[in-house]
Amino acid sequence: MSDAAALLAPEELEARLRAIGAERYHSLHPFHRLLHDGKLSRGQVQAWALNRYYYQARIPAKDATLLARLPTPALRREWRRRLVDHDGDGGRPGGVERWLALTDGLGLDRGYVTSLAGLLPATRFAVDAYVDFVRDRSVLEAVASSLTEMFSPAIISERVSGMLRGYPFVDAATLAYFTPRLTQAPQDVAFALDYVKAEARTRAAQESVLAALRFKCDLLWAQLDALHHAYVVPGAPPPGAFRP
Ligand SMILES: O=C(O)c1cc(C(=O)O)c2c(n1)C(=O)C(=O)c1cc(C(=O)O)[nH]c1-2
Repeated sequence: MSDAAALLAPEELEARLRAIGAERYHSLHPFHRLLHDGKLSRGQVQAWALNRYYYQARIPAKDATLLARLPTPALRREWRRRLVDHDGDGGRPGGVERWLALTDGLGLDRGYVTSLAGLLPATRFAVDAYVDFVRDRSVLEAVASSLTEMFSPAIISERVSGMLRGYPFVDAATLAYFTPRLTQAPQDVAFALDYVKAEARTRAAQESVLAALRFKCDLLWAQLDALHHAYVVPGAPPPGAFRP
């Protein structure tokens, strides 16, 4: 096991991060397959949008938590941009507001969505675990946990085209949330990926980065498990989980 202790070259670390996405990103989840292939009812799509609202709503709290822990003005400036992306600047709407345009477009009542009254318990636990993770783990792990965004442009493109094709009740305006994400996510990733490649200076630190990305994939997966179990059918073990 002497290999296990050797420092990985930065490109090898990146390759291992990408391999985690290829194996475990939520694009592979059966609920997303149904969503993107136009196989869900309007009510099931509403359930997805309503639960996902909580993720969007807590992302700024996650980023503010991490921002407060960053040690330099340059790092804080970089991370502050994410808060503006999600909360808006008072003029242009941010991601949280744009997500509510999506739930409006699906015919959900805003007050009901933002009250969180209809949220699945597992959605709340999974999303809250993300905020707790960036509060409690190293800054390196916290930054690494955002790296699922490496994989989001591909799933977003697939989702938008699949939903426009598959659902008469969805139009381009309803899905407008996703358009800015196609440029924001790569910008976020460029910084976060360079950061973890430069700052993970021991093999143990590199392993913590890989584990943080696995953790994040798991919490995205768990949100879809909850939806699938509640609104479709039970019985879809995640990658790597016990299969009888
Ligand atoms: O549509 C998606 O599948 C998807 C995935 C992810 C992700 O991989 O975490 C994010 C988003 N969207 C997204 O819209 C978003 O604002 C976002 C922020 C973050 C993060 O970890 O800081 N992930 C994601």
